Amino acid sequence: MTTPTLDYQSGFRNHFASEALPGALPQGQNSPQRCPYGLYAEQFTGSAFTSPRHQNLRSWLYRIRPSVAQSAYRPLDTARVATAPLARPAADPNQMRWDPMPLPETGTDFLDGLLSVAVNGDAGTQAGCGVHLYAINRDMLERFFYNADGELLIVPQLGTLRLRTEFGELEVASGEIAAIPRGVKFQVRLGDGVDAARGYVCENYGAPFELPGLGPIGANGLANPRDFLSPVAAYEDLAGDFELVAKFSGRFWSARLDHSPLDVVAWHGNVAPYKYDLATFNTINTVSFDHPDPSIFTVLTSPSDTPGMANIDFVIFPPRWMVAENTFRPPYFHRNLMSEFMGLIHGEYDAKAEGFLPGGASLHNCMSPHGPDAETFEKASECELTPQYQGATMAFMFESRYVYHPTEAALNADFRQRDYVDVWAGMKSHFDPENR
Ligand SMILES: O=C(O)Cc1cc(O)ccc1O
Ligand SMILES: [Fe+2]
Repeated sequence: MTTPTLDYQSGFRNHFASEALPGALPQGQNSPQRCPYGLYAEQFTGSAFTSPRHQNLRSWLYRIRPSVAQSAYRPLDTARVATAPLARPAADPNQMRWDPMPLPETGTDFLDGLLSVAVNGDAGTQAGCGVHLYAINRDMLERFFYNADGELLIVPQLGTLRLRTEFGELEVASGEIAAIPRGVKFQVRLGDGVDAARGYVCENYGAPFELPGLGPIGANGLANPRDFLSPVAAYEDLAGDFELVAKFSGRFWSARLDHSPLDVVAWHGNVAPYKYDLATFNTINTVSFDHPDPSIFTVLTSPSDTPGMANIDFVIFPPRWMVAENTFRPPYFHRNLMSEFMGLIHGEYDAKAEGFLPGGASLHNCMSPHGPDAETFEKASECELTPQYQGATMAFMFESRYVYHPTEAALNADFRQRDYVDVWAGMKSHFDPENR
């Protein structure tokens, strides 16, 4: 059976309103004495009540049962998923790279298939993030999940996901991203005809992602607000034995429910899951010379308390024309105050001739030198500078002011490339004081 195409509401953080039954949303107020259809009203906040208006996030959910209708929470095993700060912090200045995480051979759903690669900051003080990989081949069926430690930015690399959330459903293909606000209950299923899926998750402990300011770019460009899509209300009135897994303060917890938690018949407000197709990014780059800093490709930013120093920037390296004259066109050699975790969704990345694969990852921590590999440097220093279309590519970066601590699982993974630094082993001296 194929599932019907989904409807969405467009706009970044709009004040949306959606009802799956006509008249289910109370008019003119949030909390009437009795809600239409005998629903319960429940407020869901994405910010403090007193956050400034432009950062204030809240939605009202009208549901069959309030969320308190569940059992007590019991702790669950959390072996594969880590939270900052780690018990034995292991920040490491070595440049690191990983091959794609292998797909599972036994039945593995989204929660079982998560593996933490690196974490930074401190979830308890709402700073930093956890970076996880997932590789899955099974739907979540009788279980649901929410994350009290952070917002989840999901970056599928392989296989479409169907995210069934309290706010409605989203279908997210490779090349798209989805954000699930902190605390939203959801379930991950594989898209129609998909046997296995793989991707990346940024668990953002800090301020929710927002669109970056555009400054002199003007009123349009980069990720345009109308390309962000939120679901329409959709509910199920299902009795049964269900599990709700919560990630709270670095641990997983489990509660039981006798009904599906996806029982929201109507909702309105400005905090909701959304998805975004990276192909709609309006890419801006140089048309004269030199290689602009990658901040020009920022899709979303989670600000920290220091202006300009992001908790996390989500940056992409999308298909684009390369036209810079008299310029070394690939990413330059650099040492960055910010720490860089990168992944590749498809194609090739222009700083690396080989070895950085779709589904793979790299980590270049604060001030650790990196840049093009030796082969890329040699080629890009010699090639003819005609306009070139860099078509087949989509890399991304979670760039953070906080140093990433790789997890033991990531350090010891079979799929870690232990010889990564050798990509720079062949850097020759071209220095010749006699020849300018
Ligand atoms: O290191 C990287 O590959 C990411 C990156 C890309 C770029 O074009 C400039 C700076 C930078 O950190
Ligand atoms: Fe970099």
